[in-house]
This record gives sequence, C-alpha cells and structure tokens, in this order.
Amino acid sequence: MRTHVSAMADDSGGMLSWDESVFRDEHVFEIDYVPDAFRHRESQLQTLQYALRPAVRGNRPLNAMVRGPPGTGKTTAIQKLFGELGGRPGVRPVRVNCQVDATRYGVFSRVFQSIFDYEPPSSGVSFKKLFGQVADRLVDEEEVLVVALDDVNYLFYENEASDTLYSLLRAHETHPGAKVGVVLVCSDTDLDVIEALDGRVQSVFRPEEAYFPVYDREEVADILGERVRVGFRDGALPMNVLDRVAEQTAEAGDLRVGIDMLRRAGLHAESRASETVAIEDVEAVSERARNHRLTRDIETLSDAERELLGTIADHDGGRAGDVYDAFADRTDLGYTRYTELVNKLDRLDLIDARYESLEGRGRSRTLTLAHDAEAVERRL
Ligand SMILES: Nc1ncnc2c1ncn2[C@@H]1O[C@H](COP(=O)(O)OP(=O)(O)OP(=O)(O)O)[C@@H](O)[C@H]1O
Repeated sequence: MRTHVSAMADDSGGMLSWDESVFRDEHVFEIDYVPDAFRHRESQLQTLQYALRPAVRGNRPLNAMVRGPPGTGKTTAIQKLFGELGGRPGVRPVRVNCQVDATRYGVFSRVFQSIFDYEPPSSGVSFKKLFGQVADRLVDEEEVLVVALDDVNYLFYENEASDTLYSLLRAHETHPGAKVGVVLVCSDTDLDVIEALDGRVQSVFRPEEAYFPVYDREEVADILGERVRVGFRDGALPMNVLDRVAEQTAEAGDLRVGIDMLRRAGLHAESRASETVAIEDVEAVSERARNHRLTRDIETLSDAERELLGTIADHDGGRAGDVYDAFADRTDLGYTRYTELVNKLDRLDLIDARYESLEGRGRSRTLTLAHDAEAVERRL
C-alpha cells in the first residue's frame, strides 16, 4: 500500500518519498523510446513497405523519400520498418542520423559499423577503401543494403548530400552485384531535395514519396492519451490535463513538445508532492516544453555556429556585414565560411536572414533572431 501523499508531504517537508511517483514507466517519455502503438501513419507505412518489399526477396528496393515537419513520426516509421526488416535474412537496414554523421565518410562509417560490428578509424582509411570493404561484403553475403539517411537536410547543409547519394546509388556500377536502396528523411520543408541535388544524382534518383503532415488535435490527443496510459499510473493524469497538453502540442505542430510537456508536468506534480498532475503543472512547464526544439537545435551546433548565434543575439537585426565584423573579432573565419554558417542558422529557423535594398547601394541582408533573445542566450 502506498502512504497517503499529504502524510508523506508532512513527514518529508513537501516531497514525495523517492520511490513514490506519478509515473508507471517514465522511460516512455524519453527520446530513445520507440512506442508499441504507432497510429495515424498507415498510408505512409504502406508506401514505404511497397518501396522496400523487393529487398526481402533479395532484390534492390525502390528508393524512397520521407518528408514532413519535425515531430511528425518520420524517424519512428523508419525504426518500425527497419526493426521488421532487420529480422529478415539477406537484408541489412541501417539508419544513419545525419545530424551526427553529416559527411559521406561518416555515413559509410555507420554502414561499415553495422556490417562489421566495429567502427572504422575516423581517419587514415580512404573513402574508397571503406566503400570497397562494405560493397565486397554485401556481394559476398548476398545482402541487400537499405540505408535511411535520417535528417538528410544536415548533409545538404554540409554540402555532402550529392556525393553521398551518388556513391550509394551507383554502388552497383562500381561494385557489380551490390544491391543498395536509399530512403531519404527530410524535416526541412523549405528544402527542395531533388532540386538541391547535382544533375548526375537527379538523373538516377526517382524516389517513392511519403509525406508526413502535422497531426491534428484529435490525433495528438489520441497518441498522447496512449502514452499517458502506458507511462502514468491510473488516474494520475486526468482527461482535462491531457486536453490542455494536446491543445498546446497541436499549436506547436511537433509531437515532441507534448511528450516533453507530459513528462515535465509529471515531475512538477511530484515536486509539489501531488499524486495527480493538474493544469497548474502544465502551465508551469509549458514554456520550457515549447522551447524543446530550440534546446535540441542549439545543442547540435558546432562551436563556430554557437559563436555566430551569440554574435547575432548581440546585434539582433544588424546588417550581415556589420555582424561579420563583430564575428571576425571573435573567430578567425573568413567571409565565405561566415555566409555558409549564416545560411545554416537560417535554415534551422534559428535566425531570419532577409534581403533589404539599400538606397542606391545594392542589397544587403539583415540578421534577426527567430526566437526570444533571452531564451537563445540561456541555451548557448
Ligand atoms: N503516430 C505516433 N504514435 C506514437 N508516437 C508517435 C507517433 N508519431 C510520433 N511519435 C512520437 O513523437 C516523437 C517524435 O517522432 P519522430 O522522432 O518519429 O518525429 P520526426 O518526424 O522524425 O521528427 P524530426 O524530423 O524532428 O526528426 C517520438 O517520441 C515518437 O515516439
């Protein structure tokens, strides 16, 4: 029997005891959790199954492209399908997170690691050799390789996308008998993937497309309701609270906001020694949860990118040339690299880089933070 909470609160100065919790299984709110139930994505899964089916018969699958805004289930769909494919003999599905591995060498290192069970050296081995070993093994073992390039937009930002795809898509020419299929997963809805590829890649890449739209409010409530059922104790998160979270999540358009909000609201309820989560807990955590993506995006930036974001925060709304002067004082990077970094921050929606015409002096860009400066600076 659990002790009544108010008694616990009195005994321990307003805290639940360490082993008391509103959660049944807190892990279901963590980022690496793959849910058992995956609803409202039936047609997208069907399209992808259709494309990948030849692989289980030992043939090259159709290439595919998965598109849609962040937090709409793209990665989860791949994890589900690849989980199933991985159990089939003769198929090797590999999902590469391009946010982490944003170069051709990085992508092939992941594939190598999946095949050989150890990581290749990060330098000293040529790409050609790495590729050769992967391809030879695929041919010897008669395995079909299916590579998902998740968050492939990062390969584009680093200008590595065309080379990577070229190598994968033409593997059968350089290594006869190699069978490779590619699934691109892109969360940058402003990026026209096909258009952004080199002509030599465009001519061989005609993917099947699966689009993942933002979930509507009912879908969000249904999905989050299931998460609550698995993750919270019975009755610990009432319906009205779920509705409030669903409403805010649908507004944000990213399911991750809701999952994060549920977890934080649960922790907040615990911190005030309550066995149930209330609207006030949601209110208390909602700003942090809504900025979840901002936190994640800033975490993935390189030192130079952070430095630039900090410089823009200090010169919010400034002209690109002026911001560069300030940036150059802090780093030794040249203007070309600076422009690349500006473009990347713009694409990540961390800043808005807009052209303005200067009377009689051509055009210049102004750089403005896309988020509240304080929220950005707190995360840098
Ligand atoms: N239909 C669904 N049912 C249950 N959980 C879901 C569903 N769709 C998404 N999720 C959950 O929402 C979160 C975000 O999903 P996911 O990572 O698949 O999104 P994504 O579209 O790949 O996002 P990004 O583009 O930012 O990588 C995950 O925790 C995932 O478990």
